[in-house]
Amino acid sequence: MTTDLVIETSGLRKEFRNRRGGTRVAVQDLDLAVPAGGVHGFLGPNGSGKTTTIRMLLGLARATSGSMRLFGAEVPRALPEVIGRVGAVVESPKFVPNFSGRRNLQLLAGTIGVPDARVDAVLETVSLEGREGDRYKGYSLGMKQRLAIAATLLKEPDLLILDEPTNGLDPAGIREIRETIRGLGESGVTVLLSSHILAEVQQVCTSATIIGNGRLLASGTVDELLGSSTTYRVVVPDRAAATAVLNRARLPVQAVDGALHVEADNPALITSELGQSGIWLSELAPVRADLESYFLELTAGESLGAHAEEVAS
Ligand SMILES: Nc1ncnc2c1ncn2[C@@H]1O[C@H](COP(=O)(O)OP(=O)(O)OP(=O)(O)O)[C@@H](O)[C@H]1O
Repeated sequence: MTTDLVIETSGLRKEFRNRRGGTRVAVQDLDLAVPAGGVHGFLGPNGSGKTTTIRMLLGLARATSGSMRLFGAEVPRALPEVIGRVGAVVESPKFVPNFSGRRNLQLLAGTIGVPDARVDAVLETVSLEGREGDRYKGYSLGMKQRLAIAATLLKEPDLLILDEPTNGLDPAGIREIRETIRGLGESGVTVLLSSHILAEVQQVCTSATIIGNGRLLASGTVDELLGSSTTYRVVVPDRAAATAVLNRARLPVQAVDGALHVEADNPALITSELGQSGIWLSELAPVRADLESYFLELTAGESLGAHAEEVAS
């Protein structure tokens, strides 16, 4: 195991006992590798084991087997050495409803020995300035979520773990949280963002791990996961002539349903190659360029959102 990874798990497994005396495997043989810096997506359908994994990393649940490291330190054994560098929003934190957002943060800052000036800085980071004096109980869900993130930022963590932070928010709240998370990633904090929303990971994350039924399905940069080239559906009057031109330009071509599927890094390559040969396109559209299709391909055969495998003991 190397230490330039912020989070690393190897062969991680978690079994839960059920009432019938059987065992439910929530996480199995999971190797996670989260590099330093940027926003790393932890993507999987509901019930795929994301929360369980996060709880194990934070020492809130015990792993059945396997090993885990945070900043190179083995956890849970060495968790006290590194927990000061980790901020996490896993469950809704307890704030005093009748106190303002700022007062709540000031109380917290006092408890953990952080100077008051830090409170204004984190309120600004999560864009709550202007509303910091309002009572917590009057905050929208999105504002509450941003205050929770602000609270974890007080101690200037190097790693921020956010478990489905946009759950239950309206579109405006979702947009604000995503902007906050993106900003944090750009500021040098490593963020682990768990989500079952593919578009969210695609929009916010630089790298991602995809899990299904507690198992790793794929991991890499979002570009790697999507592939650097995209397939375009191209409609031309003469498919044979166009195929010959595209072959000469070394662009992979396939005939599909009366059109051509052409792989290219940039659609301009297709239009210019064909145009220079006097072949004019009547249609050009990307076929698959999103994580959603990729995810559906990966999880084909797994039932999305299904319960983890049951093993009778
Ligand atoms: N305390 C528990 N006891 C028994 N089973 C549990 C417990 N916690 C989680 N599970 C089971 O483990 C599996 C993984 O759940 P987990 O909450 O980790 O998934 P998730 O990916 O975080 O899903 P969601 O997006 O719904 O939060 C599920 O089948 C769940 O029912």
